[in-house]
Amino acid sequence: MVEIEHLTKTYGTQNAVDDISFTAGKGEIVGFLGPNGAGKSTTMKIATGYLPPSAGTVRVAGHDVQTESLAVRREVGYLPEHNPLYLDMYVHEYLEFIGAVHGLRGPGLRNRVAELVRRVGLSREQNKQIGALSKGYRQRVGLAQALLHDPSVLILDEPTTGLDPNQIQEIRELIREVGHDKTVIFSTHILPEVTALCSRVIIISRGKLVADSPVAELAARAAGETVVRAEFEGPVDTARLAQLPGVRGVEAGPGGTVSLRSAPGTDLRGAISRLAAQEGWVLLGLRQEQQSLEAVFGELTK
Ligand SMILES: Nc1ncnc2c1ncn2[C@@H]1O[C@H](COP(=O)(O)OP(=O)(O)OP(=O)(O)O)[C@@H](O)[C@H]1O
Repeated sequence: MVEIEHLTKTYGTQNAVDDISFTAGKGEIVGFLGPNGAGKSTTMKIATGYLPPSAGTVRVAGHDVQTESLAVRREVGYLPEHNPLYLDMYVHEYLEFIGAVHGLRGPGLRNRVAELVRRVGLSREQNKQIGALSKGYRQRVGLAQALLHDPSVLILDEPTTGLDPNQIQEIRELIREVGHDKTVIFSTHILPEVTALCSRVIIISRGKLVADSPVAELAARAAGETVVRAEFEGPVDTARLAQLPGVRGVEAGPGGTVSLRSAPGTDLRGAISRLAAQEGWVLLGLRQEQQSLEAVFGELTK
């Protein structure tokens, strides 16, 4: 569990993080979104104990990041945005070194490293030097390192940036898997990634929290309106469509296309097809459009 209360971080006169509060519980995968410079990395560095806050508190598994930093480091696995790996170390050697730092020894250490190497998909690369690995494989080493001591909280700063589409899928799968029994907070600029992985999304903009909501709810809430695009064989009487219950607006497009707007959560498709049958209009297609998370994000971070 991660509990952030009134967190503020000031660099000089700039509030990089400005009075942010949120809680993430066990089994939750929380997507942390925000434009460049919003304060995501700063929040994550504070939550992992790498930076002190200017004001406010952060507790990880009940431990305060400032007064109980050793306990926090036991509970948290962290993949920084620019993962500082030792390039001249071998994958195995590096992970054993990290495991030893966490107090693992002997067969326990060797078994744990072998297990992580397998889980993150590094089996074929494990005897290479880190400097010889591609970006995707280095990222996997970073993830293995973050997971090695079996932390209850995982904080990942843009874990899929720079990876190819296959690698992105694999890393997402791994995050989903570990997310069952841990608290995972990860930052990303890829909005579909949030929809694919997260139960919840937190959006910050210029250091302030602008949304904390279930992903589906956010898209619905900010959508404001539901849009149905109907295509008829030829132009139809839009005034008849405008009289349907719940319709807020009707716009005729080229040919027989018409857009109908209604309140969020309403579905006009049944009523449209019944009216078409009644009026003898040939209905070629009906498509309900969800307001995209991109549009919501743009709206909230303007
Ligand atoms: N060490 C520092 N000294 C001064 N200002 C800093 C420092 N680190 C970050 N900042 C500033 O704090 C703000 C928040 O930065 P942060 O890296 O947390 O944003 P971010 O949301 O992670 O951005 P990105 O998506 O680009 O990684 C930015 O304006 C940044 O320039």
